[in-house]
Amino acid sequence: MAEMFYDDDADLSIIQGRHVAVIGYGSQGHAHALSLRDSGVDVRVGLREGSPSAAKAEAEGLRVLPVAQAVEEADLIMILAPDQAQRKLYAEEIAPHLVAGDALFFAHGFNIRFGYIEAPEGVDVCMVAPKGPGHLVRREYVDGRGVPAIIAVEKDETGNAWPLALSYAKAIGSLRAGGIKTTFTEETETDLFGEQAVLCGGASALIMAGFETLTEAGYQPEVAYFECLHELKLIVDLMYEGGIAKQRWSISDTAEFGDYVSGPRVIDAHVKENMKAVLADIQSGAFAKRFIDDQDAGAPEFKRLRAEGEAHPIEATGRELRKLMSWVKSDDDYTEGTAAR
Ligand SMILES: NC(=O)C1=CN([C@@H]2O[C@H](COP(=O)(O)OP(=O)(O)OC[C@H]3O[C@@H](n4cnc5c(N)ncnc54)[C@H](OP(=O)(O)O)[C@@H]3O)[C@@H](O)[C@H]2O)C=CC1
Ligand SMILES: CC[C@](O)(C(C)=O)C(=O)O
Ligand SMILES: [Mg+2]
Ligand SMILES: [Mg+2]
Repeated sequence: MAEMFYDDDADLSIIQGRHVAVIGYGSQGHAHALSLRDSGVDVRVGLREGSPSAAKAEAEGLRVLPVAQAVEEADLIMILAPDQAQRKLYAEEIAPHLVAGDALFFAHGFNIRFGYIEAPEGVDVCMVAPKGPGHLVRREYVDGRGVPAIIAVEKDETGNAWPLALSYAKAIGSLRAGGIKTTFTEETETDLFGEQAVLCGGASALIMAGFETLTEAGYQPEVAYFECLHELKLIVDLMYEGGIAKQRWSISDTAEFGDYVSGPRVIDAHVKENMKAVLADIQSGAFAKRFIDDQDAGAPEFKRLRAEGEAHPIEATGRELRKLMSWVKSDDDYTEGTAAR
């Protein structure tokens, strides 16, 4: 049984007594920095020279400093730059300014698990990994709710790392929903597997295959979009509220019978074999090496795949249909059609 933690299990005053540097002000960075600030924590944001994120952080009243200076001032450093940037950033701007008693925090264990970052003696290494996108982490906090997090301590040099990690998780609202004790290895491997096989890779591929099957058979792309993408959110909302069973309760008996007989025809034994191969590549470090090698070479594979994804016909169809649904809009700074910039 997982060890679970809620608001009453954490002491907010611990994090309120620390000086926090949030490095990066993107999806997770803005959510952590703003919610820590709103929870009464002393927080500054560390950004590189000329960072376009600086104006956004400053507009929220946050103090922005060069990364090295933010680390020097702080005694808890949360690294929320992209995983592929962390190794260099850590070596050049963070490590030289760490002192014994500091704590190094992550929202994902990638760089520790695959050995790209090694913390010095005397420095605690912790993780608070929200199980959701950063923009939702902030939105839920503001609405008085929270996104659950999984929490780990890799190195407890001070003897106080665990209550500190719990206190941090409480300050970003995660313990309103629940925190689970984990390890850097479990978080890294399950997070990569989830996003590749199910949440992002699996779901995107399933949607595109469904859309292609219908449009190639001559059905209208708009109908295929509603059927394979738009309605998926409504179906997943029911699963979120009451599991797969609630979804099956709400849909027609026809749909429920089709779920049982055709679901396993689509997601058959081969799919599970493929999932096992994906997991093996994660566990062996092969995926991490492919990602980092590509990034180090200027990300040619990543950029090509991103451009191909954005050019898929489902995106153009969806853009037009969403214009007619005024309530389907994002309240963050995402602009449609700019992902493959
Ligand atoms: N995205 C998510 O929802 C989730 C992310 N995580 C983890 O959180 C961490 C952060 O991810 P995410 O929020 O997606 O990151 P983002 O890609 O959103 O981070 C962008 C921010 O990092 C800064 N940045 C980019 N490159 C550098 C660099 N070389 N040096 C310094 N700053 C840089 C950017 O500043 P600039 O303006 O200068 O470009 C910007 O402020 C990762 O470990 C990720 O795995 C965990 C759970 C969910
Ligand atoms: C599902 C993708 C994620 O793991 C997340 C939002 O939790 C990420 O790395 O962004
Ligand atoms: Mg995740
Ligand atoms: Mg992830």
